[in-house]
Amino acid sequence: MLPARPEPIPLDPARTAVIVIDMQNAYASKGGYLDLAGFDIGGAAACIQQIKGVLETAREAGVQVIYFQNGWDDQYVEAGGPGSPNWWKSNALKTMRAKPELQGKLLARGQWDYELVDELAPQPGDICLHKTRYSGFFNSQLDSVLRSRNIKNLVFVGIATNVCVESTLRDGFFLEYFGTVLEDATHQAGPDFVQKAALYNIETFFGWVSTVADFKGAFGQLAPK
Ligand SMILES: NC(=O)N/C=C\C(=O)O
Repeated sequence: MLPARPEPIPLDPARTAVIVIDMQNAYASKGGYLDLAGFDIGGAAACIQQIKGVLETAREAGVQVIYFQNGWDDQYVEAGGPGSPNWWKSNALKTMRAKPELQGKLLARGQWDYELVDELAPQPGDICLHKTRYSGFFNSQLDSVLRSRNIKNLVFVGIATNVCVESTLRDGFFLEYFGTVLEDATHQAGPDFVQKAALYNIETFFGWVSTVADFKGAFGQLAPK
């Protein structure tokens, strides 16, 4: 049983996955996309350490770990052109249009910006998926990966709470997945109030909110598999 708001949620480790959203240099490192676009990434370093602890506990308890990386091919074909709202709304694409010297660097596969941060390197048995839009369920293998493993419960960590974490958790809700976010293993893109708003939305409408300590308390008691 995982203590959570608005109520504790029962999580069977065999039917649970930890979803690590976009812990790439783009979102968590100085000189990465969010930083260059003017977002405060001050909370990212703590978030990395918290996620590290969550993943150690998860792996020991036999909980599947699934990483996402967000971005596109190096020509940005997957990002879409002016016919796509992504072309208009993506702050990475907008930053590169404003600063042409960054063209080809942000969120492009093969570039440092796209890589996961060194501290959170995937381990054998982890699953790594790619996505081209904010939701991890859109045009990705996530749903089939989960269904083929009989996984029903998703525990979210990563950046950004109010964009890709919330988008993926919301889409999961519509697909009948139970989503929980560990609030202190996430960080927002934008002012503090968007973190609070995202957590309020999740707790009230789409899922559950818990903490790293409670996750470790619940899953740390389980014998290693
Ligand atoms: N990973 C995310 O939440 N991304 C947020 C913004 C972006 O990718 O532009």
